[in-house]
Amino acid sequence: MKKIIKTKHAASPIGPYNQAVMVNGFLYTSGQIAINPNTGETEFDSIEHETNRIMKSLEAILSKAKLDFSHVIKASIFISDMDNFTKINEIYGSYFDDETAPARETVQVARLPKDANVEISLIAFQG
Ligand SMILES: CC(=[NH2+])C(=O)[O-]
Repeated sequence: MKKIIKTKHAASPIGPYNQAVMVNGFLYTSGQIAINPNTGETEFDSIEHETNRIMKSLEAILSKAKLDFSHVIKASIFISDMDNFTKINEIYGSYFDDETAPARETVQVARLPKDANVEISLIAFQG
């Protein structure tokens, strides 16, 4: 059965989608960009801050589903400039234990919603 996950501690969707959907113990998050959930404003001050803002939103979504980063099995990272790869890795990596970090792909794309520099989505498993 499909359950919609919503939290006010992560950015509201900016289109026709939900923050996350849970199905059969799997949580699928939408791609998160750096929007402050309290103000609705984008936070693109630095790539480090942007990545951290995203991870905080993802943490809030996981938490709403009674999960945490240890449950994440797959991540997708979309970036506007591969030159930011190292800086994004540093922030992203601080949320995971190296030994149990999820599978992942990182791709550079031509453009992201709101002209963000990074967007991250996750798949987590409850089991
Ligand atoms: C930001 C996002 N997830 C979207 O689909 O526009």
